[in-house]
Amino acid sequence: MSIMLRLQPRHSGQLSLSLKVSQRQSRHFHQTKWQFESEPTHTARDRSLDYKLRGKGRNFVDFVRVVARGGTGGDGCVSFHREKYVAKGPPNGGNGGRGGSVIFTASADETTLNHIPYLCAAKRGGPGLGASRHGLSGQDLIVKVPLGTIIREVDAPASAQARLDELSSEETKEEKLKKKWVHYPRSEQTTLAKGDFFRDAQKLIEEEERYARWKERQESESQIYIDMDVPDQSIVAAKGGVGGYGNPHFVTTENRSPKFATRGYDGKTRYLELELKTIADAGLVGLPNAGKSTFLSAVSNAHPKIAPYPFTTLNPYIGTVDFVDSFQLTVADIPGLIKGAHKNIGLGHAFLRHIERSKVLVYVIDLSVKEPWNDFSTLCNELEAYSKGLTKRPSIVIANKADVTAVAKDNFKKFEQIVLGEFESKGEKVAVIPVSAKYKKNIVKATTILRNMVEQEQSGAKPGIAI
Ligand SMILES: Nc1nc2c(ncn2[C@@H]2O[C@H](COP(=O)(O)OP(=O)(O)OP(=O)(O)O)[C@@H](O)[C@H]2O)c(=O)[nH]1
Ligand SMILES: [Mg+2]
Repeated sequence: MSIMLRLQPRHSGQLSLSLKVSQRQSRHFHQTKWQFESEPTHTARDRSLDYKLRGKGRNFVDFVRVVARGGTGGDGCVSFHREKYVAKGPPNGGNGGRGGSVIFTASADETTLNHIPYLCAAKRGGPGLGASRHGLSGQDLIVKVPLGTIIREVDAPASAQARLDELSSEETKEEKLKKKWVHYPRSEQTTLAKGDFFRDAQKLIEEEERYARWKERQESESQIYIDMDVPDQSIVAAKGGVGGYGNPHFVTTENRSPKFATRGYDGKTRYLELELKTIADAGLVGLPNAGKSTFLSAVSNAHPKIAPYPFTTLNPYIGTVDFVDSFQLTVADIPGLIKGAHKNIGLGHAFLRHIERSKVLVYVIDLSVKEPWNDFSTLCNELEAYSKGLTKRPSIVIANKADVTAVAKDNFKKFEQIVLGEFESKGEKVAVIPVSAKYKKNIVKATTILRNMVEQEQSGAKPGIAI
């Protein structure tokens, strides 16, 4: 046994105090050692950045793997009608209820996949009861996913498959029978001994199962791959199992009182990957601290966090820009990209999936730095590394922090020349707009150009830039 007490001060430069008590030492406390360790040298800011970069404390999730499992059907019931003066009533066991299904629905109310558990299992169906009462259907599990979620079916993990194979190979014939059939109390041995009726019933069920398997093969040839981009769009990811038959199902002219019923079937199990690709008309891209969030809050109704340190924004944010004629467009703000993001430096570049579907890209560049054109080329390289041809998308360039007059004015001329030249060489047109997002200068011009581009994209026309 070893007990360790550690007091860690929050501020750098102080000493941390640990008290270690080993099993032997605990009986002789006078031997206890007091250890003084010096604190690591990095500051609280470095530590908090490191914490963020490791993705800790984040409640935004845009990729999850889940298992969708339909509910098992309820068991059929073996029962007989009982009434005074009716010595042997007819069979009246109800069928089991169907198991619930797992249904994914696209909802505009959700923004993240955070709430989705690994196992999405629907409820099982109720068992059939006497007096011909069928079991209740199991409740469906409705999982709301944000608009723009892509649901993809994947193969079962090797470990899960191996376990299933192991279980089925270990099962004896009796166990398999028990799993399928329900018998009237104390009648199992006589039913099995008499044989014939039970064998006929087994044949009947086997035939039905063969047909069901064939039908399932036809249906599940194509795996699920669906883009949930329409509000209230739904998909049944895992159907519930059907309920078992009650004993009246097995009545024949020879056997008027069958003392067996079937159990419910297992629901379907599917392994799925859910990936959220936000849908917005325009996507903001830029280096950290360029002023993307400030720009978003200046043009839209969104209030993202703004602060003078890198990686303030950790999740995509969507803002809606309202125009006086009630036209609306949506703009997505994402975390900042840095050089080498495609090699997983900084926050990596996986969050670019949230601007992948934007019709227009808005580059936000900080004009107040020494050489803003370098930032621009870094950005273009990272976008191309994520998806080839992404920079060919209709774009506008926001030259932000134009209010920092000491450098911005000189920088802007050269910056504009370089950017226009670069887009011209690709045969594309672009607008470079000097803006001060913080003081809301030239914002209307930027939003008007943005709107024109989005409208042209929506109408399918080749975008030209009306400045
Ligand atoms: N002077 C000036 N400062 C600005 C302007 N726009 C943004 N800032 C400042 O720049 C800093 C960073 O702004 P953010 O909007 O958080 O930058 P960001 O690009 O969203 O940064 P990340 O989320 O970290 O990627 C803040 O201190 C803002 O006040 C501007 O037009 N002029
Ligand atoms: Mg930000």
